[in-house]
Amino acid sequence: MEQPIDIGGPAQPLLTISGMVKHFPLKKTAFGAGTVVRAVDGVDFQVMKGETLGVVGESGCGKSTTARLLMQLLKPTRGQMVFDGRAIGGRDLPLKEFRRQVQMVFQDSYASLNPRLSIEDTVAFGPQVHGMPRRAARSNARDLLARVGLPPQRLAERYPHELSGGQRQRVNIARALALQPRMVILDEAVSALDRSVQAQVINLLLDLKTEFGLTYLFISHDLNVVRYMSDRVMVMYLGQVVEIGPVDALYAAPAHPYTRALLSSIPSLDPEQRSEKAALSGDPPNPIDPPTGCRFHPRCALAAPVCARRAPKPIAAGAQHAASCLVHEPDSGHPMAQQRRQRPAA
Ligand SMILES: Nc1ncnc2c1ncn2[C@@H]1O[C@H](COP(=O)(O)OP(=O)(O)OP(=O)(O)O)[C@@H](O)[C@H]1O
Repeated sequence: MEQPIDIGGPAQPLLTISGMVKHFPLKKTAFGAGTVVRAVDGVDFQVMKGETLGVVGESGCGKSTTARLLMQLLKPTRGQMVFDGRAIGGRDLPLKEFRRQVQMVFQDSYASLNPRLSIEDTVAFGPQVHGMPRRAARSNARDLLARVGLPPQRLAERYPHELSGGQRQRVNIARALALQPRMVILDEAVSALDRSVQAQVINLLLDLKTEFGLTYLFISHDLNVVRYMSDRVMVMYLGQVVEIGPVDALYAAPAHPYTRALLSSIPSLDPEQRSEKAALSGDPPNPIDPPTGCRFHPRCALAAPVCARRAPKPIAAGAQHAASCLVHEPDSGHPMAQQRRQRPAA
């Protein structure tokens, strides 16, 4: 599913993920010994330099596990990751250096901060660990706090509990930027904020991206926010990527039935559109025992018997756009799939 993207020049991958799998072993379950949760189950994608790649999917589809794997906070069961042409974790790109270049902002702004550190010390901490003298790190922290809209003369000495949720998330953003990263993973980073604060933080993130030449992986369950933020969007279902493509193409003409159902769940102000919605029914199946064939088939309006037997492959659905659905796979045996023209017998 690796797709190039036109972002105003020849697109180059910053991060390449291949065959990524994360199975969490479970101790005791009704499924018996050796049971695993297939949180991420064979994921391939690239994040291009300078883009925002949005990641969407229902709760439990593996978005956060993917983010934690990328950050090397979890050890993959299988799979490779290459950052800017270098394998991560070896001599090529030591983990400490990778961790400087890729930062993460989480949803819970409070839990992410040390309650005993002032916000100035919070932002200064990372650069000090990486060798910056204390005075320089504090001065850098004050500049960054000002840049994210937190006046340092008033707020630098405050502690996390003295700030609002929006202010705390600005601290987390300043802290992420303090190490001059090339990429920031934003895992539901604006989801807990009130709408008006959310809009301000989103616009701040967009400005910072341009100013610092950042690449974002933007995970959110809010499809409107993802549309506003992203250049491309990746749709996950039960630990797999089912569709990836440029944001406008994917929202205008989703190629996977799951993406269509997901997008149709966006609340509309138009009552006529509301009545036409084909809502997504039921919950995703258990990732301990995912359905055979196409994992979406039990909930899919287009499911045919073959969908329970055959796992779909990614198929081009347009420029830089691909979806894994047997409807698009010639000769898949799905009644809606095109058949390849038979060669005339000699
Ligand atoms: N440490 C763990 N041990 C066992 N199962 C786990 C663990 N972490 C995550 N999971 C399971 O892996 C699956 C994917 O979880 P993940 O948090 O990645 O999904 P998500 O798409 O980020 O969901 P949400 O939007 O709710 O955060 C879920 O079924 C989850 O319960």
